[in-house]
Amino acid sequence: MVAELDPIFKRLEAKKAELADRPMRKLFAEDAGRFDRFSVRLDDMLLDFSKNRLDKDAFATLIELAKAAGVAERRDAMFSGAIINSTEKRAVLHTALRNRANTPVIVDGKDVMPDVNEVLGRIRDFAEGIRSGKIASSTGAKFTDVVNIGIGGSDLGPAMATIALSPYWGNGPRLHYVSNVDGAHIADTLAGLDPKTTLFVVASKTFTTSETMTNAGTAREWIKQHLGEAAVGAHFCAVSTALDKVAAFGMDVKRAFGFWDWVGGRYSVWSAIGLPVAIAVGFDNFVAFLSGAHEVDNHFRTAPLEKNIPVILGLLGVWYRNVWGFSTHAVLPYDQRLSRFAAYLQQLDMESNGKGVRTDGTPVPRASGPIVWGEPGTNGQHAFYQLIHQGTDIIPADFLAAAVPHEQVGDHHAKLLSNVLAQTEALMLGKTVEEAAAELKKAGKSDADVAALAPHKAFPGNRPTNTILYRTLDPKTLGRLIAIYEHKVFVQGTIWGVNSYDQWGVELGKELANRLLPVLKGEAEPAASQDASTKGLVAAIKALQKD
Ligand SMILES: O=P(O)(O)OC[C@H]1O[C@](O)(CO)[C@@H](O)[C@@H]1O
Repeated sequence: MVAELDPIFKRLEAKKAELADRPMRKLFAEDAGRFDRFSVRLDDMLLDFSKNRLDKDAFATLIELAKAAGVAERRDAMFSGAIINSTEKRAVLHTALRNRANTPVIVDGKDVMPDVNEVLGRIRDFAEGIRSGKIASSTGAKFTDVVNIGIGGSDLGPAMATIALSPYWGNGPRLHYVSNVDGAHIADTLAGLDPKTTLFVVASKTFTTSETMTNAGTAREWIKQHLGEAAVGAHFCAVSTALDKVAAFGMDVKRAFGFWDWVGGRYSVWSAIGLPVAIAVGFDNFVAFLSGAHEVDNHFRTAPLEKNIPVILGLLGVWYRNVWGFSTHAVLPYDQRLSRFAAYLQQLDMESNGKGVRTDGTPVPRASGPIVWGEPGTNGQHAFYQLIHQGTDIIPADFLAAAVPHEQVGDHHAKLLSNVLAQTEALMLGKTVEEAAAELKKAGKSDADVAALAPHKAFPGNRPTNTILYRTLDPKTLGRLIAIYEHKVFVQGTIWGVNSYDQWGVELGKELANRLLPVLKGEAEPAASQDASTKGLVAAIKALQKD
C-alpha cells in the first residue's frame, strides 16, 4: 500500500514547490469562489478550509491519496465490525454505541445492538435516579457530588464533556474527576466533599489500571472511615469491560455498567464510560450527544470524499505533516467550555497515531501522528500566538467557534468572534515589510526607526488554518465535533498504515514503575543492573525523605 502511495506523495511534493510562490493571499485574489470551493457544511456546522496552502490540483491529488490508501474501504470495514485492530485482534466499533438508527451491527456473528441498548437503558435509570434522588446515599440523602475515578480514556472524555455542557447541568449533582495517582488529586477533591452525599464512579476498561485502583481504594477507605463498611456499596458504582474484576474488587456487580473490548479507551465516552456525563446533563442530553456523533458517522460513511469533513481534515493533516514537514497541530477553541478539548484530542490523536511501525510490523516510511496541543482563545492570544504568527515553526491550526453563545453577556460574544476571525485572517494575510514600513511612516516615525522596526512588525502570513463554526455548543454539536476528530484520526492512521487502536507505547513505563515501586517503598534495593541515573535519583529521593 505504501509503495502505491509514493508516486502520489511525489506529485504532492511538486505541488508544494509550485505553491511556494503562490501564497494564500494570492490564491484568494485569484479565485473569487475560493471560500465556496473550500468549505463544507454539515447541518448547522461549517468547515472553512479555504485558508490553507491549497489549490484545486493539490486538493484533487490529496483526494487521490485517500482513494489509493483505501480510506473508504477501510472505513466500511470498521463500520461492518471487521477486525481492524489487528494487534489486539478486535473490531473497532465505538460507532455502534451511538448507532441511533439501531441497525444490526454484527460482531462474531452476533448483533451487539441489544446489549448496547440494554446498557443504555441502565445508564438512563441510574443517571436519572441519581439526579432525582430516587437512588440515594446510605443515609437516604440525595447525592450532591459525584466523583469519577478513572484515567486516560476513562477520564478525559467525560471530564471534557462535563465542562463543555455545563449549561445543561440543571439541578443535577456536581461532577468531579480524579485521575492522577498523585495523592494531591484525591485529597484536594475529597477535602470539599461530604461523604454522606458523595457517589464514586470507578471507571476503568480493564479494572487493573494502577492509578484508578489506588484512587478507588483510597475513596473506599474514606467512605468506610466516615460511614462504616456497610455504607460502601451505596456510595460506589463501576464502569468496566471486566465485570469479574469489579466483583473481585468487592463492588456490587448490580451497580456495574459494562462495555466491550471493541471499544477503545480513548473512544469510550459513548459507552458506559459516559455515565458521569449522563448524570451531569441528564439522559436526554446524553442521547443528543450520541445523536450528533451518529450524524457524523453517517456523513463520514456517505459523503463523497471531497465533501467529507473528517476526510478533508485528515488529508490536510497529512499534507502538512508529510509534505510540508510541520510537526505540530494546534486546536484553538474560541469557546471557553471547550477548555479540555485539546487535552482530550491529545489522547485521541497521539495515542492513536503516535506509532512508528505499520500494521505489518515494518517501519512507517514517513512521519506519522503530529504533536497536538492547544488552549482556548482568546487566552492563547496573550500567551503563545506570538510564535504562531512570527515564529520559525509553522503550526497549522483549527479554530472552533459558536455563532450563538449560551448566555448573552454584553458584547462579549461579538468580541470573541471578532478575535477568532481576525486571527485566521492575520495568519493567512500576514503583513509585508513594505506594509509595515508604510504604517510606521504614516505614524510619523523617522526613516531610521521605520527601517529598524519594519522587520519586527512584519508578519510572514501564509499560515494555514481551518475554521469550524457551529451554532451553539449543545450536546449534539459536541458529539459531532468529537466524532469528526475521531474519524480524522482514522483517515490519517489509514494513510500512514498504522493500527490506530492499540497503545503498546504506554506499557514499558508501567512495567518499570512496577519494578521500582518496592524500591521506593523501602522493601527492596535497586537491581544491580539498574542504570546509574535511576539509581542516583532513587538515592537522592531517599536522602530527601530522611531529612
Ligand atoms: O480504562 P483503563 O483500562 O483504566 O485504562 C485507562 C487508560 O490507560 C491506557 O491504557 C493507557 O495507559 C489508555 O489507553 C486508557 O484509556
